[in-house]
Amino acid sequence: MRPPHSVARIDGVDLHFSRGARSVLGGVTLGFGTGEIVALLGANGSGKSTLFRLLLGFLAPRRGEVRLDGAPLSTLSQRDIAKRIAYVPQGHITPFPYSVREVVTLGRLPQTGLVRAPDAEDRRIVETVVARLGIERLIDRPYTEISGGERQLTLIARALAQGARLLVMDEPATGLDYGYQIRLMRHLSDLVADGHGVLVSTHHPEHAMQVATRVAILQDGLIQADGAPHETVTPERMRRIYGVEVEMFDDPFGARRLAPIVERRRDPL
Ligand SMILES: Nc1ncnc2c1ncn2[C@@H]1O[C@H](COP(=O)(O)OP(=O)(O)OP(=O)(O)O)[C@@H](O)[C@H]1O
Repeated sequence: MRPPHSVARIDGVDLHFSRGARSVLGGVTLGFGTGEIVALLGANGSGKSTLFRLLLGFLAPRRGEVRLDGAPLSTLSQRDIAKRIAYVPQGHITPFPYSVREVVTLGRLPQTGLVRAPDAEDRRIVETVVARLGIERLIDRPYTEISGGERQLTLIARALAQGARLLVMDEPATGLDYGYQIRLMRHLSDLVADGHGVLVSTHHPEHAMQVATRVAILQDGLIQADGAPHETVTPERMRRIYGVEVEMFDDPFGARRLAPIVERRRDPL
């Protein structure tokens, strides 16, 4: 039986970091739930990570509200939050040579607490998620000695081990080679197919077009658009956010794509 639908939502949230400073977010509303991949696009510094930190309860809004499955985040303990929503940080590295197994087992903390040691069921869950992401061969390797792509998959495995249905991923494709980027998109689709919900920030509108069920665009402290990828990602918006000209086209399989227009310099004759 499928677990119930789970939803995270921020409503009319304002946030600034210090008194008198400009608002990073000014009246932002955005939600996501199980069964969807929402891609969050926005230029560097537009507030994507800040929005994630609000959703995870690491920051409190000055105005507005954040709710998880209908309950205000302020009424939930960090442990209750972690059982429902898991975070995959951007380019995480630790100086300690924990094994991949140990890093993934840390994901069980919200379930085990600090007192109980991981038991056979925890170990089974860790091995299952590691196998699911295809990194079994790395399980006893030090996390500090695996590649960036392998670390990213380890962090996704850690988030899955947490048992949360909602996953927030901060630019997971950063630094990944082409193969890992494609495999990552497949993993995201598989996760949603089995009842997870994913909110993922990305600097690749192409990825958002390929994998997302919805795309939200953050600019000037507001969600400027939120809807189906082919309606949200438009040449006009790409110009406004990134200052780049793009062309939209339908590929032979009927999917909408975009490509940047790169002017080639002519070699002198
Ligand atoms: N702890 C902080 N104190 C003060 N300002 C901060 C803090 N964290 C972030 N900011 C500022 O808030 C703004 C939004 O930052 P944030 O990291 O959320 O952007 P982002 O969209 O995730 O950027 P990127 O795409 O570069 O990762 C930036 O101007 C940043 O300098």
